[in-house]
Amino acid sequence: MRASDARTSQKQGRSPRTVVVGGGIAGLAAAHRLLAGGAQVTVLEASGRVGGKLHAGEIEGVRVDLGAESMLARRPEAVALAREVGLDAALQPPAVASAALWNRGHLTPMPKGHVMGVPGDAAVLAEVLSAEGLRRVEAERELPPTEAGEIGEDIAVGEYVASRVGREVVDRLVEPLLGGVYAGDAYRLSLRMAVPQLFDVARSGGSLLAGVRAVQERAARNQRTGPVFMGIEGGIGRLPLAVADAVRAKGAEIALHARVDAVRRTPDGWSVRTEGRELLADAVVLAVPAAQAARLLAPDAPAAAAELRAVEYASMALMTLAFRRRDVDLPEGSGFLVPPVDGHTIKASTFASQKWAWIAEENPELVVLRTSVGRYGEEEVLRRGDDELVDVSRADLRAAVGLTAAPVATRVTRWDDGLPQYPVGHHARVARIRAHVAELPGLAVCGAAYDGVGIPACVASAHAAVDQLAGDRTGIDLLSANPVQSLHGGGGE
Ligand SMILES: CC1=C(CCC(=O)O)c2cc3nc(cc4[nH]c(cc5[nH]c(cc1n2)c(C)c5CCC(=O)O)c(CCC(=O)O)c4C)C(CCC(=O)O)=C3C
Repeated sequence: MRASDARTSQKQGRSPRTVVVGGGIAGLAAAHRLLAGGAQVTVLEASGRVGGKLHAGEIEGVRVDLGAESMLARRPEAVALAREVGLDAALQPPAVASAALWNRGHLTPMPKGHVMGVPGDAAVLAEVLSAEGLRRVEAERELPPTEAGEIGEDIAVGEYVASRVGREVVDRLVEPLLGGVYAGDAYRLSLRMAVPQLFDVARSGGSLLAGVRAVQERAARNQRTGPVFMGIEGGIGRLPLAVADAVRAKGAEIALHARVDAVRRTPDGWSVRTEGRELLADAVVLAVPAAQAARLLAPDAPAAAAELRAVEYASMALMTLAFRRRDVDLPEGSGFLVPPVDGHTIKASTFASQKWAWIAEENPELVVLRTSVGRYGEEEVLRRGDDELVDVSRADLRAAVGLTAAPVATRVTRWDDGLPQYPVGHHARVARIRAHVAELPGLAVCGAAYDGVGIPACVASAHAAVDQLAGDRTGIDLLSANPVQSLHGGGGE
């Protein structure tokens, strides 16, 4: 917020007034932090519920998540927020730590000892790669170092990893892992944003395998043990509800069905208009997807709006299926990922009632699974109707794990434009957006479009946005230097 706005507020004997646009986890986390700083806060949410991509639901009387169902615990922000809003006792790590890969017609255990699919040692991938693919990984030792010029300011994950250890590693490991995280395409995705640990290795010019081993040794030295992921009994969807309760208890207003039509500068602050209401504020936090932020910023920050319009999103659909326990016999583990090269439709399946003890306990007679479809650029599958998506999920489950029983209940949840894409150069685009936004005092942006698509990243970007309004850029500088996953040891621990 501008100093003069703060003075105006103080002169009038009131605390600064901030409007948060967007009631997803980023907007709610921003509101929570604003209140801790003494601001008056109104959150405007266009839809009829808070939570955005976190959505608590139910199937056959059992609570389940219809959106994100897990959060990274290696970054502090999300778990810390859950504790602050009273969910400490409900935090629960996954009951199983192993997952599988549906590879060439078989489920094989997900290898241990990789960073986003890239191994420290070829032997780790013995079960997954062909003999030729393995030889290609081993041959990395003899390759000359990657030139700094090839990496530049950023490079696609697939391009760099394939150049060092071969396409098979990309197609069979990196792609399915990133397909889960970003619904993206490894050959477009930014190495710098999506796997920053490997970007540092790439820039150092040395061996990728040796670099992965160094990342792993660093993680071991820092004793990063404890669960990589954490869930919440009753669902991750409880997190936004609990934050919303905490925010309301501190006096903030959360308005639902309040679609914002315009955000405009005024001589001493901001005007935020919804249908039938105008709010005057000292500061505004935009915690909405890029397209909505672009629409609202077009009049007063056209350059930021143009950059935001260029941020693309992938859509996905999530099928939740409930079966009678006596009808199913699943392999152990939390689920499996699917490499797109094998031509199957689903990209992953999560065995929810094996992964989360709380789901099994809610109804021990029921087995709940979920499958997902939809990858960037392959979205025609999403034009199919709900019944058809359930059918393709069942066909793939039958082929992968021999599941032939009919489900007793199904739910299809569509996440249209659900996942922002981080192509090569996204980092620089976010820096430009932030620079344009910073020219307008009392304005900040946060959410999944900027610093990482996971829950901790959304919370971190919200905190950084609030700090920026208070004149403290530390959070934003930290996020620009270390996209959120870089502080996490990477996958495969
Ligand atoms: C947004 C996001 C992050 C980023 C979080 C952040 O940066 O904050 C992330 C991280 C990761 N996800 C990982 C692994 C898996 N992801 C899966 C499945 C899925 N992830 C999804 C999203 C994300 N995933 C989605 C939309 C699915 C599809 C199905 C579903 O929604 O149900 C599955 C299959 C099913 C299962 O076993 O559950 C596995 C094994 C590992 C590596 C772990 C290791 O190697 O140890 C890491 C770091």
